[in-house]
Amino acid sequence: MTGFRIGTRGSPLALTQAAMVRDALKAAHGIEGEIVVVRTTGDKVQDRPLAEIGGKALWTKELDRALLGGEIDCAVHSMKDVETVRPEAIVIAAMLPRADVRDRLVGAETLAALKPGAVIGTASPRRAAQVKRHRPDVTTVLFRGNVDTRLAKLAAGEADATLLASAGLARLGRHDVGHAVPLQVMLPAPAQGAVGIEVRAGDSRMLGLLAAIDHPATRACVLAERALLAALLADCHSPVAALATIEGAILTIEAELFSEDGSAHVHGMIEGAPEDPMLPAALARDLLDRAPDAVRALFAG
Ligand SMILES: NCc1[nH]cc(CCC(=O)O)c1CC(=O)O
Repeated sequence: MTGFRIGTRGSPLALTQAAMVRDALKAAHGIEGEIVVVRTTGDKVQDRPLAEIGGKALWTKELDRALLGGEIDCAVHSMKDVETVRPEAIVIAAMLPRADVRDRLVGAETLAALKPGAVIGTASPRRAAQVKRHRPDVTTVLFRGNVDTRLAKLAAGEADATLLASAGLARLGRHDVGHAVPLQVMLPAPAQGAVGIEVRAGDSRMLGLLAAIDHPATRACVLAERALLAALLADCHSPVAALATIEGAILTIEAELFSEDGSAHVHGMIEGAPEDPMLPAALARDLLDRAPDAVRALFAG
């Protein structure tokens, strides 16, 4: 059988994730895919908050084009960076088993241990709001770039601490960097820790190959978190945290929305059947109904 091309961004984390997909496909089918690097808008602009660059699809647009143009046969993404609304001609064919979903604090053992008035480097409105909720005295500075760039900025003293996804650190072999923040203190971003693989909607060969490496529980949870985001009309720049889990035949979604400075927030939880498409929308409605004004203003238009 002929091979296939696996499209990915060129960051060390993206390349590692693409290699995980290539290895899983080789183990399942004995076919070795070729990794093709595609440079995305998000990779080119490093000095501004992503929310300011405007336009969406910062990490996906060029990979979408390469996929639809037949230059690649699948595209590997951190699901956290994939918009909730995707082109009709592209489908998520598989997700790898989810990694540790927590954030890790680098530069202090706990949020409580940060020195008074500490400066946190982050580009994430969610992380900024969550930290300020627990520590109203801290301020944030913009930290962008890949994991190594952010760690270098921290080492150079541009901030006292930073937060990074445990999943990304672990995949880069840096399990020991920082300290995991408990889920009770910080819920993760929707889809954090999940790697997804997209293909052309009509490509039955790639759909078949990828079905063999899909992790259904991860897919159900991540799709529920994405549906919640969509129902909130939110995106990865919105201060929203969400985590779905499956136990037995019950899917539980927990979520929290914040005001920009974290001083206002609303928390909610819902459980039901994993395949119930109304579950995320029902949680979104409940959260928006109960949200303080400073939170509601940031969501649902
Ligand atoms: N927004 C960047 C991004 N996208 C995915 C990950 C980490 C891996 C993951 O969550 O799957 C990261 C870095 C981070 O947040 O520390």
